[in-house]
Amino acid sequence: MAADGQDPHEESIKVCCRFRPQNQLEKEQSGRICVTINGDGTSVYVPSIDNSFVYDRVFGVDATQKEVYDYAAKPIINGVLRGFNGTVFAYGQTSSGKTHTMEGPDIEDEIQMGVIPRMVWSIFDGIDHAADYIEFLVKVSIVEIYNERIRDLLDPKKDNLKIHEDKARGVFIGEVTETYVGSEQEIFDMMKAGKYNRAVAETNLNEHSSRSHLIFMLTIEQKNLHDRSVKVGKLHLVDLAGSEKVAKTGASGERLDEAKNINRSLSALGNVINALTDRKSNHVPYRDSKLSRVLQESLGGNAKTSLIITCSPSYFNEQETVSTLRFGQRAKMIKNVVKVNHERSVEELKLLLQRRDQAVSELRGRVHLLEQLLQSNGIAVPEDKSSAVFLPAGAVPTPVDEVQSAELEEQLQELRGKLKTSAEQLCEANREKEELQSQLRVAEDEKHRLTMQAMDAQNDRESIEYERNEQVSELEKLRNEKTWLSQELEELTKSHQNLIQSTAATTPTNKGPMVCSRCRASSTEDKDPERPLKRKVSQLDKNLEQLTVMYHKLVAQNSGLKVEVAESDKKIERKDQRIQQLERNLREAKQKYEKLLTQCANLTAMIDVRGRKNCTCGATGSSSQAPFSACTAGSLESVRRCSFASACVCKARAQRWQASTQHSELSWTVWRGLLSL
Ligand SMILES: Nc1ncnc2c1ncn2[C@@H]1O[C@H](COP(=O)(O)OP(=O)(O)OP(=O)(O)O)[C@@H](O)[C@H]1O
Repeated sequence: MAADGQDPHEESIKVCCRFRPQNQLEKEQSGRICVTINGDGTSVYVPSIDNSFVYDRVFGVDATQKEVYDYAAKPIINGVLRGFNGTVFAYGQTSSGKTHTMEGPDIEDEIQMGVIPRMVWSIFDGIDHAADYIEFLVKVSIVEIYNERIRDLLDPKKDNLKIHEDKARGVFIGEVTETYVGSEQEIFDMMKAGKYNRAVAETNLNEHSSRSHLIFMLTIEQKNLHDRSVKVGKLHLVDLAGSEKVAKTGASGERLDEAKNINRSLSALGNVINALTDRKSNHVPYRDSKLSRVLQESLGGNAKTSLIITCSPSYFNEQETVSTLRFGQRAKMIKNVVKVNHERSVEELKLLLQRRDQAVSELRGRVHLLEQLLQSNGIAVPEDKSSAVFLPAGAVPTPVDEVQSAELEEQLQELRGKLKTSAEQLCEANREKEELQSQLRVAEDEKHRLTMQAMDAQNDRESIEYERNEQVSELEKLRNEKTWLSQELEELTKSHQNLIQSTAATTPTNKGPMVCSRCRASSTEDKDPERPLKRKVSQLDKNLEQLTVMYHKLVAQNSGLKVEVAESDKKIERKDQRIQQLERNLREAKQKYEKLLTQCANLTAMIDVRGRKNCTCGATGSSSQAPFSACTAGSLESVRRCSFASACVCKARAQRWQASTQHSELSWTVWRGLLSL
């Protein structure tokens, strides 16, 4: 390791936990506290589950913004200024204090500013104090991930940016706006512009709650003007969307979709953390969401990472707090491998070359001196050292007569022929192996596609179920209304009959059977003395008719809803069938994979048998043994005699052995992935 710790080395993620003071709602809900912070400030005890969670540091409700920054984020910025990548991200339920911690209530208030503005100040402070021969370039990008789309907050027209990966840059967001900045104020202005463009929605828990993940990216490039070398440190500052349960937010429609996407990306992040901390897991599902992909380097990659989990101390939010504490505990087990992003410039390489040339000419001079010394002592100096045969110490070269030489030449020709055939066979075997590997890759892609389809189907199913529940509750409401209207109708009918009876009783001329009020109204319209009463009756009749029509409409609506519910049930049934179909496909893919594995094993065995046949050094050993150990177990002398040909065969065996080992490792990786499904 280099003296300044710049060589690649392992570092655990630093995890800090911060509790905010109780808010008004929590105080009204009893104001009870569900956690206790232990005296040393590194663990939290939750009495209801009798469990303690240990972190690098736990901040209580009175912790200041500066305390949190100094412990959780300052060491990261120091690393970035030395050319390391760095990440600080906040995770927690909605309204738990993520934005308060990352940005602060006022980014320009010295006391209240959060991690991001403090980092910006530290960067420019570091630049001001750096040596004169270091030149700095600072670039800023701000994006949000909203509903699985990456939006450029410095250019909102770019609303679906793609993620790319290459060897030089690692994982990066293509075509994102990168603006060069020269002062803190320029960055603060950009933050304000970015915030303005950020998607904001309202939920019951926090009316200004942000429903997207915010990622603030800073790239600091430093050029050493002496040796022209370049170091690039990338800083990711992430304010995640809230992690609360969908049901508790009371979200519906578009808000429900947002909440589902947030939960999906956060659970994908959780899956990445689980895979990184699970020794049995060989596959880390970074590609399952945009968020986990963007944070790939920060989790298990090349970055110094600090996670701040933010929690409510209130009993009202106990469940969410426990789930956040668990997330943090798991993340604490992740280990990243960090190294300085150092690029050698042409000038630096030239300088190195010059030094190397100087060392070579010094050595040449020394050799020349030694040769002169040998000659002066009467010892012959070999003329062409490159043609000298390598022999073990003390061995004397034996003269070879012409017949032997011809025989050897013949054997050599024969061996060369064999070697050529073996090389061709090896090529063919390699080609087959590559074909099998590409089939394996196809099977893997298919598996990934099926998994995604299954996840989508599951999501659809959830949303259909949600709609169905909504319809059922609507139906219930209509039923209640219907009962209420029926009662009203009954009462009206009764009062109508009472009125008719009382009319009949008070009209002495009306001796005939009771007839419909409307008929009577029309026949005695002009001279009836009880006209107002009749008018009232006819009015009641009209009301009754309207109510009857309304009643029928409600009955029709009710049956329409029943049909919709039945259709929803059918949809769910179809989705279930689709899921079963997908599971069957997956099983078939597994069987195919098993077959491929058997073919691979046969192929590897075949290659090994061929290799053993062709080896002339008399080496033995099974395919599971390293070829070199087989050679040394045989006669070392015979290996030497094999000369060029046998050495090549042994080398070829070594390569085949290595390839087959790698291949079985790859096979096991895929096989475990399939089993984990
Ligand atoms: N440590 C703290 N001290 C004082 N007030 C705090 C603290 N943390 C959070 N708050 C207050 O709690 C409220 C919610 O905080 P904040 O907006 O930061 O939550 P959030 O987790 O970012 O929510 P969202 O997920 O919606 O973005 C704010 O009014 C904030 O000022």
